[in-house]
Amino acid sequence: MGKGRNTAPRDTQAVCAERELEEKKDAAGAREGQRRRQSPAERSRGGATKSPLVDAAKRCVARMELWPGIWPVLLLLFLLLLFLLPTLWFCSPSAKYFFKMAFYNGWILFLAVLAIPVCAVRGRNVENMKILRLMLLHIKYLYGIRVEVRGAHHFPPSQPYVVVSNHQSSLDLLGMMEVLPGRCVPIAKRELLWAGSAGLACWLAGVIFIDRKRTGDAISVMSEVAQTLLTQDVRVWVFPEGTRNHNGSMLPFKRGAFHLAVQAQSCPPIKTSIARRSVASLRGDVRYGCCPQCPQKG
Ligand SMILES: CCCCCCCC/C=C\CCCCCCCC(=O)SCCNC(=O)CCNC(=O)[C@H](O)C(C)(C)COP(=O)(O)OP(=O)(O)OC[C@H]1O[C@@H](n2cnc3c(N)ncnc32)[C@H](O)[C@@H]1OP(=O)(O)O
Ligand SMILES: CCCCCCCC/C=C\CCCCCCCC(=O)OC[C@@H](O)COP(=O)(O)O
Repeated sequence: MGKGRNTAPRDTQAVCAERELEEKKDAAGAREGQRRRQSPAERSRGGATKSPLVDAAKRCVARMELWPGIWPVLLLLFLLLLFLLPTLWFCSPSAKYFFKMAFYNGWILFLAVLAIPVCAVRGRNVENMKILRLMLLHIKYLYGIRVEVRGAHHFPPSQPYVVVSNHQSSLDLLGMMEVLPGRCVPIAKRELLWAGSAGLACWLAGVIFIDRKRTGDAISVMSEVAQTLLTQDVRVWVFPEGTRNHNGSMLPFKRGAFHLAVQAQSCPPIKTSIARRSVASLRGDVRYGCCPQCPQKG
């Protein structure tokens, strides 16, 4: 009995204590919930902590609320470009030219990406040049360039020969592709090999790369080419000025093309092909004159 009497108040005490504990827990939970619902800024305003590091972090978070996020900024930049590009296109001829050239290079890089797997089937092979040629022929229509070719019949149908041509701009590629004979590969500066997909496409098509700064190396490459010319029935296209020359005149010719013709002289005469008008303006007509072969042999 006494035992029973003693336990009753103790149980009541325990229940009371438990309730008190629960109430405290609920109040703490409510406070935490409220704190979570507050924004970081409110929180940072609210309770200044003792740690300066935590305070600095809080200030940082508060400041970030002013940053509108990446997408509005990107949208703003896009709208700015949308306004700026047409303005530059119509107001500045040099900007217009720059955009056209940028598209030209970008388009070639893109086409090269498409060409690479097709060319890769054959590996490095001069026949791949046909594929590149076909894929590049439409570019003149994009720019409204009309190409007029004269004297194409001067290219012999089968024998190996060296074609020499002046070089005014990277757009000469378009003219070259108009008249490029079968199994004909250009000689290009080595740097072109590193022009991304275009470099790889050129390599697959058998373009011959020379290092213009190392004359000795370039000469030995050209000597190998002379052998290939004879043994594998190929023609070579050389820009003997060795670089682009925009100002209409001709630079002194480098000698490699002529040594090449002499070294392979059992068959090749030199063909001369001069683009009469620059395509550098990216509009208008382009005349491509193919002259009869030079009579001299080395
Ligand atoms: C579906 C889409 C796919 C898209 C992909 C894109 C498609 C694209 C397709 C296709 C693209 C094709 C790429 C387009 C266009 C590229 C154009 C360029 O990159 S133009 C730059 C490179 N071209 C040259 O440089 C000309 C060749 N250069 C020469 O022949 C030079 O002569 C060279 C480099 C060999 C040496 O040049 P030196 O600057 O040192 O000057 P020197 O006076 O010519 O020669 C020095 C001495 O060496 C002798 N020498 C030269 N060559 C010799 C030789 N073969 N044998 C023996 N001696 C030689 C010369 O006789 C001279 O000696 P003594 O002064 O006469 O005693
Ligand atoms: C991931 C790498 C990206 C690299 C981007 C490179 C951009 C170039 C893009 C496309 C290449 C277009 C191929 C054009 C072929 C015409 C080559 C040409 O005409 O080269 C100039 C050369 O004859 C004389 O060079 P210099 O006048 O001495 O200078």
